[in-house]
Amino acid sequence: MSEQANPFETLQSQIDDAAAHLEIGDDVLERLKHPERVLETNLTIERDDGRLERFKAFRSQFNGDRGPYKGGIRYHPEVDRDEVKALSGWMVYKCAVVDVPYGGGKGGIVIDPDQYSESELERLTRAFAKELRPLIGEDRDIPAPDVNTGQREMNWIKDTYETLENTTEPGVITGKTVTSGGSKGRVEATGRSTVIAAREAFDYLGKELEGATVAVQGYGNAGWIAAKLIDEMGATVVAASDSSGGIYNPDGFDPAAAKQYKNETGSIVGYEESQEQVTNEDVLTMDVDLLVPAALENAIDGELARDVDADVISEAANGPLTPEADAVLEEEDVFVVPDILANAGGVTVSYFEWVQNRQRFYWSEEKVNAELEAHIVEAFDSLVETIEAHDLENPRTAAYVVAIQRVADAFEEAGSFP
Ligand SMILES: NC(=O)C1=CN([C@@H]2O[C@H](COP(=O)(O)OP(=O)(O)OC[C@H]3O[C@@H](n4cnc5c(N)ncnc54)[C@H](OP(=O)(O)O)[C@@H]3O)[C@@H](O)[C@H]2O)C=CC1
Ligand SMILES: O=C(O)CCC(=O)C(=O)O
Repeated sequence: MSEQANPFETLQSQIDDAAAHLEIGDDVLERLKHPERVLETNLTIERDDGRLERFKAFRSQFNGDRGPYKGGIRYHPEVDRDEVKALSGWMVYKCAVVDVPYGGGKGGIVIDPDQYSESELERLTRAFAKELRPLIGEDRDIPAPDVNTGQREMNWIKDTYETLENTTEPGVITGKTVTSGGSKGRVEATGRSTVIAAREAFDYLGKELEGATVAVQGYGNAGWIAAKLIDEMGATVVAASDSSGGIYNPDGFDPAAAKQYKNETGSIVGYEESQEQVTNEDVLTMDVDLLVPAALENAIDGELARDVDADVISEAANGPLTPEADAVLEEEDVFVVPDILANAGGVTVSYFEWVQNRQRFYWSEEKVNAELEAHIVEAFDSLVETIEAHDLENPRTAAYVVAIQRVADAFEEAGSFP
């Protein structure tokens, strides 16, 4: 495998590719390619055995021209400054492409959470919330879940913030449990938009989703829900993987039963309905109609892209393709629904959660899903219009053309402040 791409450079090259089709001055473009600010902090907590341990943490606020900064918090050993900057920039353009009134932010802690107890993770999350307190707020910056964080961490952050501020402000964070002010449908939202986007792409290409074969890389929140929902739409999930490896069954398997197996054993590897144990690389290069990368950045580089054998890719993960991989797949006519559209269901339902929190008026799951469907279909239609209007080959470039124009317009309409 070639050297890992730097995700921040990937983001900047994606912006440059799209800007070539727009009339935006280089000065404005400079603004759109760099974060407004990045917090780097050190959190020290007491371990269960009484020792102290320090953890590095970040929050990048990339751009607030369209609204408060918005984006998840990741716990992973490979979190670093450039990754967080890239992820926060992708949030800006994601929110713009689905037209939710937010800018973009992202945070992370450098940690392998599997090595820590629940009470250690609670102390660490509360320490991070305390550091974030001056920066966040329902009109300032609204965190949410990402890799290795979920409802539990969001509830801790909400409680810490509200306690320190002596207020109730559930809209300071999204992705909470429903009892703590979360929205119905938020847990499923990222996987749901990934499959809605895939369905729209199949429709656009004149391909049948019913009976189509699917491979899913990553079996966490985004990946397993995408697998479950695409199976419910009549496609056949033949392969899936997590960080321990992959499984394959040419006749398909039940995604929910595989998830149950993973819950019980820690991995999908070994799941009895699978006929073969395969590697992650095998999953990414399998001969399937649809590939859903749902793990981390740089899953497919230029070299591996030459072996990709899917007709459509719907990116549940952020940044799963390097720019070289993107170019190879474009050459090979693989239709890639870009992350900023495919996985935008997460932030879209986070927006619905925030609206519900502010109104103190809660929606049914049917309403959430119907509104989500409408946002993703409309975003996909704009993507297709832009592909056709600018005669573009690459759907990612089209998504950025839509998004960058929206952010640049908001910046320019605001005028200048002395
Ligand atoms: N959660 C959300 O709402 C959103 C998430 N995303 C993006 O989706 C992606 C996945 O996030 P999410 O599902 O929330 O995270 P989770 O932590 O729930 O799941 C991540 C999954 O990726 C797997 N994984 C990690 N490394 C590898 C690897 N090298 N090969 C194969 N699988 C691997 C993990 O394996 P294991 O289970 O073994 O740890 C896990 O199954 C990320 O890119 C995230 O930014 C995008 C929008 C919203
Ligand atoms: O729900 C949100 O606000 C953001 C989710 C997220 O981090 C992402 O879309 O990458």
